[in-house]
Order: sequence, then C-alpha cells, then structure tokens
Amino acid sequence: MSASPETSYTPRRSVLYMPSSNARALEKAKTIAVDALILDLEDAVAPDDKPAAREAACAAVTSGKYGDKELTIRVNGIGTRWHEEDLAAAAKAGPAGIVVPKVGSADEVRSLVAAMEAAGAPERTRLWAMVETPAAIFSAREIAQASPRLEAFVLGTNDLVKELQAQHVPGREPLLTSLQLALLAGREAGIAVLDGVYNDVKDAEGFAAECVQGRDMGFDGKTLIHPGQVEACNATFAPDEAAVEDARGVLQAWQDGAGSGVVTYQGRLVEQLHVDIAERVLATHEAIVARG
Ligand SMILES: CC(C)(COP(=O)(O)OP(=O)(O)OC[C@H]1O[C@@H](n2cnc3c(N)ncnc32)[C@H](O)[C@@H]1OP(=O)(O)O)[C@@H](O)C(=O)NCCC(=O)NCCSC(=O)C[C@H](O)C(=O)O
Ligand SMILES: [Mg+2]
Repeated sequence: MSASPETSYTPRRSVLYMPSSNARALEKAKTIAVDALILDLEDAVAPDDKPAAREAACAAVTSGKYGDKELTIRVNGIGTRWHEEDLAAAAKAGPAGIVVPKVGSADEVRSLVAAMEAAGAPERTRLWAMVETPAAIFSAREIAQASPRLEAFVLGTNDLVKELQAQHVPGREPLLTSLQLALLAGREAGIAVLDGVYNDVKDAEGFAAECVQGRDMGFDGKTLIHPGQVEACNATFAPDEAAVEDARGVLQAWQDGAGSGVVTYQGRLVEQLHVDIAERVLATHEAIVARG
C-alpha cells in the first residue's frame, strides 16, 4: 500500500551549512548526498570575504549544478551592514529558501517577506527563520504564523547555548525547553523544523546519539557542518524497513476493516490517527526513494 496522494513530504533529513567563501566546499557539495544546502554568508565567512561569498552563493544557486538538492542562502542578520545587500542579491538569485539568522519577532518576518518581494524573489523562494535567541523562543508561535512564505524554523543551538549562558552537554538538557517550544510552534503552524548542528566533527558516536534524539523529538532533519555527518543523519531521519512494513500493514488492516472506527494490527489498536501516522511514514519513505 502507498500513502494517499494528499500526503506530501519534502525530504530535509540532512541540511549542510557550507561557507560560501570556500570554493572547494562549493564544488564538493555538488557530490554530497545531502537533502539541502545552506550556502552561508554569516558566521562561517570573514568580513572581508563577504562580498565575494555573496556572489559565489548566488552563482551556485543559478548554476543548475546541484541536482535536486534544495539550495538556500543564509544572509547576514537584520541590522548588520551586509543584510540588505545579501537579501536583495539572494532574492534575485531565487534559491529554494533564504535563511535569516536571529529572527526575533513576527514583525521581522513580515518585513523580511516584504523586502524579498520588493527585490523580486520568485514565488518558489521561501523564508527559513533561525530560532536562536530567547526572543525567538518566547515569540515562536507568532513568528511561525506570521507569513505563508515562512517555510521552516532552523534551530541555532550554538547561539542558544551562548544566549542562555549554558553548556553543550550530552543529552542537551539545558536546551530541551527551547527545542520543544520551537517544535510546538512549528508543528502548530505546519512548517518544517530543523535541529541544530553538532560541533565535534570527529565524534561520530555523540553525533549519532544527537540525531536519534532529534528524530525522536520530532524534527524533520538536522543541520550539519561537515560532509562526514551526512550518511548517519540521512539514515536516522529516514523510516527504516521495519517502520515502512509496519506502516503498510496498518494501512492494509484499516482498509480490510472497511469503515469500522477501530481495528487491530498485530494485536495493536489502530484508529484514524494511527492511519495518519502510517501515511506520513510512507509519504516520507516514498519521497526519499524518489530522491534516489
Ligand atoms: C569544520 C570545517 C572547518 C572543517 O573543514 P576541513 O578541515 O576542510 O574538513 P576536512 O578536511 O575534513 O574536509 C574534507 C573535504 O570536505 C569538504 N568540506 C568540509 N566541510 C564542508 C562543508 N561544510 N560543505 C561542503 N564541503 C565541505 C572540504 O572542502 C574537503 O574537500 P576536499 O578537499 O575536496 O576533499 C568545515 O567542515 C566547515 O567549514 N564547516 C562548515 C562551518 C559552518 O558553515 N559554520 C557555520 C554554521 S554552524 C552555526 O553556527 C549554526 C547556528 O547559527 C548556530 O548558532 O548554531
Ligand atoms: Mg547562530
């Protein structure tokens, strides 16, 4: 059985940041099996390199050489000396998304969308808002619902740790309230929600544990900083074979029960909500298979 046609899903299991000032990384990214790229103009780019990085990011977007990866550009934050020029250039290049750091209110979202539209952003270019400050957490609900052009929340866990004066610890206890509030707001608004990065590119075990935690909390996928993190991330955020088989079984049992409000599958209760979950699992699986 397959998912119903109205269930749609865009794979965003793995979303890799890369400094747009790094020509080698821009080239390498074409061959990395990532669902989406964030071509960074902000933290990963030194001030003197920002104009050239902006040009390189826009050229990458218009090159058509990144296959079916979603390409996004992260501009410098509101109020910085690069922000307006970054936003206008990115809007003209027309990536899938423009990622804006440290968005703090619904008004900022509306202003960003107005600026994107004034710069001629095509309809396909959506806004991805970074949630990485206390203001964003407290206003997450209003921010998530501020514009139909807002497509995703991207958690900035490095900035959150800084702002909270917290520590990076295994299990991320100091961040859980913030992560969950962002997820609640994002899910209520029906937008994607992407987990933050794992800084230690050599710690495969710690990274794998954080992927599992993010998936189990409900994130669509995780932002990454190194190609070595992609494979484990893709595997964790994709339903495995057992989950796909189980989803098919649930849908079959529901169909066989034809119209009863409740059936069982392998001894488990199945109601409409379990059917909805099974359809989402299959839609996710089919979109990932289609991606190849
Ligand atoms: C962390 C790195 C600086 C490490 O770089 P490097 O020492 O070059 O790594 P390797 O030698 O292991 O690289 C092997 C090859 O892979 C390419 N590479 C490396 N990283 C990337 C990447 N991110 N995208 C594409 N390609 C990449 C190298 O060029 C090598 O290629 P080749 O020589 O051809 O084999 C580096 O990984 C890096 O710069 N990562 C990204 C850092 C970044 O973007 N940071 C900003 C975002 S994180 C953040 O702040 C989120 C948020 O705002 C928050 O607050 O949390
Ligand atoms: Mg940040």
